[in-house]
Amino acid sequence: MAWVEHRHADAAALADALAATLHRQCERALVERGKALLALAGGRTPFPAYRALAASDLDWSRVTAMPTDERCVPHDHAACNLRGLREAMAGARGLTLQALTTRDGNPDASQAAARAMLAHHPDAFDVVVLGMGEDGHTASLFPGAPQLDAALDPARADGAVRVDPDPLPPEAPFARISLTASRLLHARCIILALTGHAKRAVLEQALADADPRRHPVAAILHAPSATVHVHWSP
Ligand SMILES: O=C1O[C@H](COP(=O)(O)O)[C@@H](O)[C@H](O)[C@H]1O
Repeated sequence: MAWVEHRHADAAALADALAATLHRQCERALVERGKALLALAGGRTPFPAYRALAASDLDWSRVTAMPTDERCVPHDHAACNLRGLREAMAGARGLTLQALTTRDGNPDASQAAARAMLAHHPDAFDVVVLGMGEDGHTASLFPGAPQLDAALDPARADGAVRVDPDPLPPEAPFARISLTASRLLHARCIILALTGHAKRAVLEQALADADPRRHPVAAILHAPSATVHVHWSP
């Protein structure tokens, strides 16, 4: 397990630091490989950073981004992570945003569509930005979901699974499509962004207990191959 802590005074400072890191990693990818591939958490925490990043100067036509996970809702639904990314990244002219779901959000069709899309993007992500819920979920790897073991299986090559959180989280009570743990870990830079003392306590538990069935984020934090940059603010 390797992780590096970045503590910030408040959520605004965290957003500034996250945007600067994303910008630096994209620039390096463009110089070294001529393109950049990003997986970006949904929810709420990282969106100020995405808005700041989108206002920065990059050759966005060579950047592709996708959500780390998606709620199985139509693309115009308020809970759709892709919709949030589209709005936050509107200033990034030329950016390609890939969906993990079909337009109508049908879960099984979306799983097939996500796998087909990922087959066209076999390269390592240049950056993965992850969030975490107070139940220890990251992306949409939820504790107790019937598909969790499959999503954590390091041997899986399909990259994405349908996940049915059980119980459904009240703030977004939908089936999900999540990148698998192995696809998330196929990355040059992994960032976990979280705010607040309640999530800090969950992070400490996941650092102390490597069982990802209790805290799925542990699958990332304890992955032998990964260095995880944890950005936290009160
Ligand atoms: O449902 C989700 O929640 C997590 C955490 O979101 P946050 O707003 O508490 O930061 C997010 O990382 C994930 O992408 C999203 O689908």
